[in-house]
Amino acid sequence: MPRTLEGQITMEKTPSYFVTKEAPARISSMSKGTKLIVVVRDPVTRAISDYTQTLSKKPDIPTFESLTFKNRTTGLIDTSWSAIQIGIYAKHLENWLLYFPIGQILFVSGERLISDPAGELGRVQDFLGLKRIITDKHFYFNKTKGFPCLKKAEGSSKPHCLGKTKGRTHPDIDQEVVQRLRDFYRPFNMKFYQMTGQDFGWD
Ligand SMILES: Nc1ncnc2c1ncn2[C@@H]1O[C@H](COP(=O)(O)OS(=O)(=O)O)[C@@H](OP(=O)(O)O)[C@H]1O
Repeated sequence: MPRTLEGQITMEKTPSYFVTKEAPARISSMSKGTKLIVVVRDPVTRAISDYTQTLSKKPDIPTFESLTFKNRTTGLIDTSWSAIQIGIYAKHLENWLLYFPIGQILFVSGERLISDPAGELGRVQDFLGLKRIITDKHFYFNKTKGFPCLKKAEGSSKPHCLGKTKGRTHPDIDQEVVQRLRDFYRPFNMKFYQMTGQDFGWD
């Protein structure tokens, strides 16, 4: 990590931190006061998004439906598949709470980041003790992309959307499998809402 001078904030992001067993102890021993931000979305959509990303790199992988189950007949879900495992947020959070108080972690809703990016970034700015510089006026909805984009990128006068790897079309998944996954995640989601004091509305 680079040195942080008075009045500066150093930020680092890696999607796998939240699910890495050793990460909380390591970050805590580096700096106990580190503020943590976690972006979470509906774990079922997250799993499909994860699969879509892998599929784009390896088009020959088995279907989402077949990877989901250890045994399709009994409906036993393969919780060792990382696409499924990562979405068990309550389990991962337990690991972080051994090292950090809940107030030191901000949970950003992936859904609201799309429906109300300025509102969600307002929460981020407040959490970091920053003035609310980024507001509604920085975003517009890009109909072609189907997502909010920045009116002006940093250091440019041109609009900027996230790249092609963000906001891919997901494959159609058997609705029975989706429902089975919804049932699977429900208790973990409830526990996560309880732990964070936030209802993410994933049901
Ligand atoms: N503004 C905007 N534009 C495009 N995409 C947006 C935006 N806001 C949130 N998202 C969602 O971000 C998802 C991709 O993020 P990743 O999971 O790949 O991020 S990371 O790898 O964890 O850093 C991506 O998931 P997919 O839709 O499955 O591609 C998007 O739904």
